[in-house]
Amino acid sequence: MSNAALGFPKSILNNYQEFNENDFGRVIEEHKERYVVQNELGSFSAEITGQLRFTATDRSSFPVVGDWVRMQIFDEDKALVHEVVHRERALTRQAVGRDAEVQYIASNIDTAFIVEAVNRDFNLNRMERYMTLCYDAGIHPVFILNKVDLISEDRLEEMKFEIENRLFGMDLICTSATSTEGMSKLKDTIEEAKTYCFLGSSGVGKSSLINVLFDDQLLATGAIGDGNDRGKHTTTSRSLHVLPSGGILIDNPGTREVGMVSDNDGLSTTYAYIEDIAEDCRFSNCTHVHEKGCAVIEAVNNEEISEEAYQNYLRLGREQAHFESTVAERRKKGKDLARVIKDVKRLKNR
Ligand SMILES: Nc1nc2c(ncn2[C@@H]2O[C@H](COP(=O)(O)OP(=O)(O)OP(=O)(O)O)[C@@H](O)[C@H]2O)c(=O)[nH]1
Ligand SMILES: [Zn+2]
Repeated sequence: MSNAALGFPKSILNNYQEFNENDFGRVIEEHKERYVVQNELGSFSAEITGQLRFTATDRSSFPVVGDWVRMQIFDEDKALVHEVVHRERALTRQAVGRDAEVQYIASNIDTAFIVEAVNRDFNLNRMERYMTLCYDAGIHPVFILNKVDLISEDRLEEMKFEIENRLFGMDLICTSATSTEGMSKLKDTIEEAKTYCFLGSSGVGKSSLINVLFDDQLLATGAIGDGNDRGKHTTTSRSLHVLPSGGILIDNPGTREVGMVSDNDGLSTTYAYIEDIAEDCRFSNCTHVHEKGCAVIEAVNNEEISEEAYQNYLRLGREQAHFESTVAERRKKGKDLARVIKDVKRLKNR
């Protein structure tokens, strides 16, 4: 598997002129304290160097699936990871129990397929949440409406209409992993050397769709590629595979945990049409909740903006604001703690 097929960004070499492509690899599996890293030369069971462990300022210094790392190969199939050299467009979540710490889940993702099933799962609020999360990260969202074999064509048309009305211009693919309807369209959107992942609630059919994309070869043959971990991937929670058609897929990015943690402008991309209207609000700091002369409220009353979209917009905005205030608080606590430590040191040195 060439580095190019694994999505190698050539720009890495600009910053590391004394190295060559083989000094870099992509993290394809993450285990406890161990990684599998792949490049042109093969795949390697890798650990991080002591140096990286000791200089790490927080958990974000450690590799995650999808990262490009600089490594040193030794023996035939082992490597030491020196540093993460390329991580953008990452999925993150808020760490459990540690307020506001952002944890990386997977990185260098070009497109996320956001899957909902037509039967019980269909929910446009959730869809907007996933979209926002993708826009925040710089990941292109594509909506997949799966299990279309379960409903009539008329009902499907209604749903498409509803989606188009609420999520203007969103890329939408209707599929059935069972009847394989729409699967060729899905396959056609997947490009070589680009990285994809599937997001969506449990049971919507993510694994089933992935199996069809792999022509049902994935589980039968073990991990794709010439890994020394063949067959072990079933025990891995998260892994990266190259599809038969050439795209790269990050499996199982743990979407149930994916939250809304970013302070980037995802919301204003998802709700660009609301923010356009908001330019006409009387007050520039309008919260669009109760103000007189609020153009957004007026548009909701005129049914130019759907009530549901408006409520969801406010809800997601509140969540984001809450997150930002916890981050600010944490930073302050961190500073306070640093001051205490300094004071203690000063006392000791007296
Ligand atoms: N009728 C129908 N059933 C489907 C389709 N796709 C998946 N299923 C079924 O839905 C169930 C859940 O599918 P999975 O592929 O395991 O769903 P998932 O999203 O991977 O679920 P998690 O692994 O829990 O996140 C299985 O029983 C599948 O056979 C479809 O297009 N049509
Ligand atoms: Zn307003």
